[in-house]
Amino acid sequence: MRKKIVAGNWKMNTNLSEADVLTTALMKGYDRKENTEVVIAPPFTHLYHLYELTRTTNIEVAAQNMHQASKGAYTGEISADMLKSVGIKTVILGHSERRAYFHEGDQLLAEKVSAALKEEMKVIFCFGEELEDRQKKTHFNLVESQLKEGLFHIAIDDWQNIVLAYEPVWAIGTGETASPEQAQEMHAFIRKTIAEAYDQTIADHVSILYGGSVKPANAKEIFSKPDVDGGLIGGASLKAEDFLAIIAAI
Ligand SMILES: O=C(CO)COP(=O)(O)O
Repeated sequence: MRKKIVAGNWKMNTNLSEADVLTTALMKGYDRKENTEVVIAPPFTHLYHLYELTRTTNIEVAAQNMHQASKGAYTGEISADMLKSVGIKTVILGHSERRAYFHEGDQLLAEKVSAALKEEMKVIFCFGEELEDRQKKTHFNLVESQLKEGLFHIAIDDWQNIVLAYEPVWAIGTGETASPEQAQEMHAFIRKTIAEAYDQTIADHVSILYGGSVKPANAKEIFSKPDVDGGLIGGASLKAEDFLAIIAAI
């Protein structure tokens, strides 16, 4: 049975005290659900504090990025080893904002994925097409290529540490969501692509999250689709009430 996951990507939002208040509210409101994982990904500066705060709960704290090298002269960067040293075992890689604003391409992401897996971290690997790709009807090709170039170098055993997040760029922060049917269609395609490159068992076991303007009002319908195993939530993860409502919808 695939794990259901609701993950909150806080992006560059919250100072430490706001992060503390938000996490405390989540801890109070979260009723543990069988086979469901809740993840929050705050900014780097809050990781250790929130890891300590949530230590005895079922809320997992993740990083939003990491560098591919283990250490060295890379001013401003953070390595997998550093994340692990403050209790962090999960990292988001390949987010469209990293791809667009920080020019992270498939090759670099492949290196980051390898570096994270080597340190036995879990990776939430993000990908998704731009509006233009969908209009040109090249969105399936694009997604296939993002998976092949950034992820399909990993070994079969590594898949147990991979969660996928399909995030169509045109739906991120825009209020526009992919319809549940569009999400299902792409998630089924992703599973088929994995089955062809690896095998059906791996495709059947990997959790695939949908991300892009998921809100309490639309979460249930999106999550009801058979190949959608949860969500990666941006804006709505910054309000405890909304995030809890989305978790309740899984
Ligand atoms: O980018 C996202 C999560 O990583 C989605 O953001 P929004 O939920 O704000 O559209």
